[in-house]
Formats: sequence, structure tokens, C-alpha cells
Amino acid sequence: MKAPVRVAVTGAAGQIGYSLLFRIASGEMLGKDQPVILQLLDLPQAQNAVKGVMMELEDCAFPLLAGMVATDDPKVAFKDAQVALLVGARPRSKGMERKDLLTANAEIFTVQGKALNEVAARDVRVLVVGNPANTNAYIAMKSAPDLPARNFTAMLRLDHNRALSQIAAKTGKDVASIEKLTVWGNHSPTMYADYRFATIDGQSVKALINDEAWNRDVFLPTVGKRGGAIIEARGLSSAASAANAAIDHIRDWVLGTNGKWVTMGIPSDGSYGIPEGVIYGVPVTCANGEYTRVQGLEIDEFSRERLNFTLAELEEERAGIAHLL
Ligand SMILES: NC(=O)c1ccc[n+]([C@@H]2O[C@H](COP(=O)([O-])OP(=O)(O)OC[C@H]3O[C@@H](n4cnc5c(N)ncnc54)[C@H](O)[C@@H]3O)[C@@H](O)[C@H]2O)c1
Ligand SMILES: O=C(O)C[C@H](O)C(=O)O
Repeated sequence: MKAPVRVAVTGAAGQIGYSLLFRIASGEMLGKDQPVILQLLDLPQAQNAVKGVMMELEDCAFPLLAGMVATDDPKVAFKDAQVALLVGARPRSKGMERKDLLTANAEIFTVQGKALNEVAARDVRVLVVGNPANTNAYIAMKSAPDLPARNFTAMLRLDHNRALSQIAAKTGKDVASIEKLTVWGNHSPTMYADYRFATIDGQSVKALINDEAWNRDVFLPTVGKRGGAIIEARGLSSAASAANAAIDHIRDWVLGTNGKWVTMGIPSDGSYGIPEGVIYGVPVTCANGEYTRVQGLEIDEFSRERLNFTLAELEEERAGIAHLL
């Protein structure tokens, strides 16, 4: 039996938490032979709800669930954590400006970054799901100077998976046959889903689709505004698909992608003209517990514009919280 891995999840009483925790405990994230200890963080007023979720987790009798902790203290939740899923965030409330939302979340992610810095395992892998995910990840990373910056990531995988499904529907091919797709930039409607390099059974997806108007007028807005469309339809933001993407992100990071590209929001190393440190969605492959950015892709004029557009939004978000760091 392997030693259990400590997985911290914030916002554990929320709707993503409710889709996520059961799948982590059943071994879908770290493997069917990997025991886990769940360390659940939520606000004081949500502790009862967390207890209820823990009762249900207990009632599943998951053989891989080696322990659970519920707390409202980040230093307890992140103690020795090897994986940290930062899902809890301040939602936008009525009358709240984007700037106010950024500031409210900056406070949360500063505190959590500092706690990770102090108590988490030195190789903790951090995935930020709570919005604005890229900027929250940036804040947590900057607040944790003793941890490797590259271990702070933001979730672009939901956007990647959304793009896969749109392409599968357009081409009539299986999602599993699509390779080399990526989504650049911010997890927001400014993201740039890019199938220029994608292939299906070795054939170019761009050539198969051969419809630039569809790319610009249907595909990009559909993927970019999908989160909003789900809120409109459900009255709530995506939860099961977001949890699924979080599982995919960590599973691939830890267990590898066998050479396949996936999208992760990672601190830039300056590649593709993205300033160093900005947390930006890029194509990566994963092996031996590490991600590697796919290098050397050609950026044409249209793509450059799109990369710069989503970068400008990230720079603006970063400027909005710079005084807090
Ligand atoms: N990156 C993505 O692709 C993606 C996709 C969907 C949703 N999201 C974001 O994920 C976040 C969570 O979504 P949800 O539907 O689960 O929301 P939710 O409101 O159902 O749950 C959020 C939970 O976080 C808790 N929380 C708030 N502040 C906290 C803090 N400081 N510490 C710990 N817990 C805290 C709340 O009490 C609540 O239980 C939102 O920010 C949402 O916008 C991101
Ligand atoms: O919570 C949101 O604003 C939408 C969410 O990020 C999503 O992409 O589904």
C-alpha cells in the first residue's frame, strides 16, 4: 500500500467541491492505488455544510480515503499538503465592480499563498480554480516565495475540454482522437482556443474544418463564452465540468500525458512574448510529475493579436492588485 497523499481542497462546501471530493476519494485523480487524506477548508459559516459532505464521503466507504480534516484555518488545511486545489473564492455579488472582486480575492489568495508557503509540502502542486483563476494563482505564487513558482497553476483545462467537444461535434470525430489543441491566455472570454496545430488521426484539423469564418464567428465565441452560457442556462456556474477539469489537470500533471498536449495556466518563462511570471494558458506535456511547455509554435498575425488581447487583460488584472503584493 502506498503512503497517503494529502490533498487540500478549499471551498469544500461549494458546488464544485461537491462534484470534486468524491472523485478524488475514489482514486480518479491520483490513481486507483493511491490513498488520499482530504484536508477541507471553508469559511466558518460553512463548517456545518462541510461536515455534511464528510458524512457522505464516509458513507461511500471509499477504500482509498485514509482520513479527512475540516477546518476554517488555511494553516491547518495546507499542513504538509502535496496537492492543493484552491476552489473557494469570493463570488461577484450585486453591484460589485470587477475591481472590487479582484481586491476581495486578492486578500483571500494572499492569505492562502502565505499559509502554503509556511506549512505545505515543499513540492506542493497548486491548482487555482476560483475566479479570476489566473490572477488568483499569480497572487498565491507571489505570496509564497519559498515554494517553486512553477508549482502554481491556474485552470484552463475546462476551456481546453470545451474546445475539444466543439471540434469533435464539428468534425464528427471522437474527442479522444483530437491531439495538439490548446487554449492560450486567461480563463475568461478573452482566451484564445487554437486548433491550428491540432490533428485527428494524423490529419490537420484546420484542413478538415477548412472554415475560417466558423473559427472566428462560432468556435472562438462559443468556447470563450461557454461559462456565461452555462450560468444563463443553469442559474449557477459550471460545477461538475469544472470539477472534472480539475481532476484532469492534476491527474495529467502527476501521472503524465504520454506525449499528448493539454492546456495549463502556468507562470510564463518569457516564451511566445508573454512576460515572465504572468500565469498564462499554454500547451504542455507532462511526464515524471513535471509539465513542459510546448515550444517553437508559429504565431501568425491573427494569433498574435489574440495572444496580446488576452495578455492585456491579465496585465490589467495584475496592475489592479499590484499594490496588495
Ligand atoms: N477556472 C474555471 O474553469 C472555473 C470554472 C467554474 C467555476 N470557477 C470558479 O470556481 C469558484 C467556486 O465555484 P463554486 O461553484 O464551487 O462556488 P460556490 O459558491 O458554490 O462555493 C464556493 C465555496 O467557497 C467557499 N469560500 C469562499 N471564500 C473562501 C475562503 N476564503 N476560504 C475557503 N473557502 C471559501 C464558500 O463558503 C463556498 O462554500 C468560483 O470562483 C467560480 O467562479 C472556475
Ligand atoms: O464562474 C464563472 O464565471 C464561469 C466559469 O469560470 C466557467 O468557465 O464556467
